[in-house]
Amino acid sequence: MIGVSVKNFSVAFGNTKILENINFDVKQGEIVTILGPSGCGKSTILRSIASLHEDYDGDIFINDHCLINNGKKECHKDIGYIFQDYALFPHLNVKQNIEFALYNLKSNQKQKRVDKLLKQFDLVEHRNKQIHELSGGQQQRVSIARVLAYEPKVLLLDEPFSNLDTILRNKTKIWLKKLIKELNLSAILVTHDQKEALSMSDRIAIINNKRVEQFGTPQELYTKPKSLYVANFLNKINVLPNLLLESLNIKISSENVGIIPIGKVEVSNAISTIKAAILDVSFCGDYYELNISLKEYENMEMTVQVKSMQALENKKECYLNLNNEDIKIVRKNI
Ligand SMILES: Nc1ncnc2c1ncn2[C@@H]1O[C@H](COP(=O)(O)OP(=O)(O)OP(=O)(O)O)[C@@H](O)[C@H]1O
Repeated sequence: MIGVSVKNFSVAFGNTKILENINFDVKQGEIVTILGPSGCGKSTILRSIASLHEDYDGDIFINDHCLINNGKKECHKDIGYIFQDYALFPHLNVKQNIEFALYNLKSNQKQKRVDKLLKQFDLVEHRNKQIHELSGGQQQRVSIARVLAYEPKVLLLDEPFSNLDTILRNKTKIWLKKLIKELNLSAILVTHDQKEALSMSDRIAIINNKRVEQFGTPQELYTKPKSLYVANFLNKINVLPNLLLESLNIKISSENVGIIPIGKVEVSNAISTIKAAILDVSFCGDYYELNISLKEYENMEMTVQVKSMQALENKKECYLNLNNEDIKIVRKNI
């Protein structure tokens, strides 16, 4: 069943169009990520779904219920919104924050639900603490518990991990994904972090130039990007010179480009037809990244990866090998 459906959705601020004809849907139990650069309109989409922004064209459906009724836009109570800065009430303690939205429950029902959430979110020992006495991760758990207290069917997550350190972020991602699946929620995650989008999502909508450029599973977008923009957004790639493609018997039209992920370029000191000068070497932990230039192709620069520098130590040059099956042809623009 569809949880959220966004249809022909457009937004303008004054004379400036921000989003144009956006379409996507989120099924129950599904996490859809809206991915795009800063300022492309991701939060505006979330805010509109939560009825915090109402000046838009198009339709938004929550569980088949349109947010516009008789020309009036309505707020939907099934929506939980988790803000980037958690938006907790600083004058209330943890328990009071969680029970805030439960004013219409009887006292014993309220108590039961809050106790369950405190346990579920590992916050029992912090129940009487003020918000400033909690770590970032604990504050984030309170913000999610507060939203889940009123049992929403749709969860909107606006950069929910951005204030957490790497270790806590990875733990929280796994925990939150499991929770969304267990509760069968429809979740929309907003991020500009590609890795986060790939690992968290069932489907991803990539926004470019006001529109959804591609909408599909992480695997589809990663292995079959439609455009150079999508490929660049999800992976580190090199655009190959046309002359080089021709030498590999790959023909492309003027609307397309040939690309290869940086990890798929074989680099060695064994002589081959593609000679490159090494301009820079960066140590990246498990591998090295080399910035190289291709003399025979107008000194075009590329980035490549090597596991070890042993064979290339003190070398100023190297040679590349490209396999045709690793080269993808994508559109320059959509
Ligand atoms: N109330 C407003 N009035 C005028 N312009 C606005 C308003 N809200 C947002 N904008 C503009 O709309 C554009 C989209 O903003 P939005 O916050 O949706 O982007 P975003 O993709 O979520 O960005 P970020 O990743 O930086 O949070 C931006 O250029 C922003 O300046």
